[in-house]
Amino acid sequence: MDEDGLKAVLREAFGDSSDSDCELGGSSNGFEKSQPIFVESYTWEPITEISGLWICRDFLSPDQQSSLLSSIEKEGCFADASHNQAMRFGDLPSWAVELSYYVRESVRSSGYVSELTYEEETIDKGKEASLFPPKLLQREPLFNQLIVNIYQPGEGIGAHVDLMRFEDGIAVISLESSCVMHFSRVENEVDCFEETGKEPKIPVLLIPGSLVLMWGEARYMWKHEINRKPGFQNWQGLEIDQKRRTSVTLRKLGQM
Ligand SMILES: O=C(O)CCC(=O)C(=O)O
Ligand SMILES: [Fe+2]
Repeated sequence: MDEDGLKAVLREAFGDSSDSDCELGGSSNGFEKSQPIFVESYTWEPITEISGLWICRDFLSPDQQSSLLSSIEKEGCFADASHNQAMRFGDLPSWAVELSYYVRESVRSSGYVSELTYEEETIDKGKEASLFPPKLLQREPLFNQLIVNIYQPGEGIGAHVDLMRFEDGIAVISLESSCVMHFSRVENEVDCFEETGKEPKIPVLLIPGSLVLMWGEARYMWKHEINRKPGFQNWQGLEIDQKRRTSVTLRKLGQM
């Protein structure tokens, strides 16, 4: 499938928010960081109900978030307020290459990478313990597909599993506004429904600057969604004050 074909598939999967697609990476501006390259000690947290789902809430400092946003802005894709999605396949713009580097280093330095093979991990042992299996962490490039989404208050994304065309191992960086992403098991809609009843969705709070990693079960067996309609964005009993939210999703295309 060529890029246009792939974009059409993406559009179908993710709805019409991509009406106004724009190709990122026209300019070669870097991620203008005002922080030294890699100094942080990151705090990683597993979402214990879902194997393969991890969050790092201090992934980007406020300065780094602003720099990333201005790098995205400089791409010029969102100058027109009706544009809300931009994507890039193949060689990523330099700021996204840099972001991928941070992702890899934040995982490497976490101490949560096991020695098990990907196959061993996905079958059973130790799967909760590993933030990202070495096989995924070591691949080159780590990511070669990028989507930037801009959501106005009230806008979100429907429940979905990311397309199988993408390999395992997906990263989502949140900017500007906090939101709750809900996860629900894929089987909910199929045969288990009658036996188990509808399981509650698992809410995960994504604050600006956070990084979510999904692999294995979290990527294939769970759907994720962000419902920003009034009444759905509650965290610990309080409704989140919604602002514009920007997200950066990094994935690797599978072999075609
Ligand atoms: O915007 C987000 O945080 C998630 C986006 C997403 O799930 C996707 O593009 O597949
Ligand atoms: Fe997704």
